[in-house]
Amino acid sequence: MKSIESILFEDYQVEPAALMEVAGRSVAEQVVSLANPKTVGVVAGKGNNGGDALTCARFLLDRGINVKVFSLESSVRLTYLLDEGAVVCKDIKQLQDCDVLVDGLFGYGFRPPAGEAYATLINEMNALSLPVVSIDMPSGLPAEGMVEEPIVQAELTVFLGLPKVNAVTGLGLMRSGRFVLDGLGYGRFLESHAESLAYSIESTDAEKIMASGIAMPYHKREAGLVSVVAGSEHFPGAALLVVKTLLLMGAGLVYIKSDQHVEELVISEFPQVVRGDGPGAKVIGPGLEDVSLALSMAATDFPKVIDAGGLRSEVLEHAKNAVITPHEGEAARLLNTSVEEVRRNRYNAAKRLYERFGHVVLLKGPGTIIYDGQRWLVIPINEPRLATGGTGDVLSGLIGFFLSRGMTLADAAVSAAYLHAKCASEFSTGLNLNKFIERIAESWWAHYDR
Ligand SMILES: NC(=O)C1=CN([C@@H]2O[C@H](COP(=O)(O)OP(=O)(O)OC[C@H]3O[C@@H](n4cnc5c(N)ncnc54)[C@H](OP(=O)(O)O)[C@@H]3O)[C@@H](O)[C@H]2O)[C@@H](O)CC1
Ligand SMILES: [K+]
Repeated sequence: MKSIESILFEDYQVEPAALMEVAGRSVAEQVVSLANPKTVGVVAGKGNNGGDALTCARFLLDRGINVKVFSLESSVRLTYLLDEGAVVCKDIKQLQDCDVLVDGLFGYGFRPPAGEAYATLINEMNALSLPVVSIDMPSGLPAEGMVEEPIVQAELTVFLGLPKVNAVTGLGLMRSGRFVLDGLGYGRFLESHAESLAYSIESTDAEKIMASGIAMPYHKREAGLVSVVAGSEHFPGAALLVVKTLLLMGAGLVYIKSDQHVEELVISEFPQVVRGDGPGAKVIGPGLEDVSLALSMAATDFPKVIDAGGLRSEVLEHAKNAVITPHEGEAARLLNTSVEEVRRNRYNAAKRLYERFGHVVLLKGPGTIIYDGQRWLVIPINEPRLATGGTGDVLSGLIGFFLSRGMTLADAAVSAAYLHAKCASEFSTGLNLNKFIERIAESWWAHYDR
């Protein structure tokens, strides 16, 4: 199979230098709209990422913006800049007085580890504490594979052509900051020809998938049946959050199976809930301490989501037809490894969990990953508001709801993770979980009014 680049460059005779012009101009526009700078510092490495940076510098100079360049290599591009008044710096610290930094040290050609000299360079760039616009990827982040610090902390990253898989999840997503994608005029072509198995879910993809969960029920059974196995003496609220999510989303009938105290609490708050285990989708584990309950429910054929207290090897080995939703700590425990190891390669951790237990995996964290045995689907949202207690219970409720509407395990996980992250990012403060659930449900029900 020919590489996607050779198809572009050979078959369609696209000039790499022409792409660099489009890329350089695009980044320059982003720099101006981000910072409206008087002076820009440009860091250029030896490869084409550096070429993009020097091209960007030319567009900035041409707008009358002062440019200071730290370049690892001399080239005609650099000569032109110097002839036109750019200042060369031999030390990163000389860029301190700039308004913004353009990071063109490494792009997708970076191969870790950075080595001492480059690691120092990256640390020095970060120590300037300037807003950084990274070209294609924050330097130090490899496009694929193991992720290691140091990585440039960008405020904005301009993804060129396609988002690179490591830039949309975990540490890579955090270091990328906000991002924009410029397909350089070939975005659709690249997307349809890319061989990567990781796919970033855009809002249009998510809306399309979610639409399959819209029901016009004739009867409550058609609106979705869900049994919740959640809550315990220490975490009774988890059951309430799951049930509230299900009811507000529009589930037709909700059952609660837990200890007596939790069942009574849920029914006093939501009298329409039925005690015991019912038919239909299952939400197993939020706030659950009694593993035997999870064990007894996990082996049924009904589609189910297993979270928190249900995420035990003995439950998962036993379970059928499930999506499991670990955070990195739970993933590490299930894989018998460290959180750091999971974080270094989130894609691989999701895959290993699938191989170990055979369930669809939703790995939480910045840029949630869903792995269904064939492809990784990523929700490229880093939402700090979700790093709080109780949000996982809401997510489980959402997955259970979408499963009850007949979605596949992966589609239910994608729909839930997308809606969850999108609605969290609409808050201007931390999350009040009751309001969060209401916001999610309003967003969902708006589909019915279209
Ligand atoms: N092709 C396209 O469609 C388009 C591509 N475009 C741009 O090209 C970028 C990719 O460019 P690229 O392939 O030249 O690689 P790049 O990221 O600049 O880095 C390679 C340099 O880093 C070096 N190096 C690597 N690892 C290292 C390490 N650990 N420690 C030290 N050095 C290390 C490596 O050295 P070498 O290993 O060769 O000795 C080489 O010098 C891409 O991200 C985008 O910005 C756009 O212009 C438009 C369209
Ligand atoms: K870069």
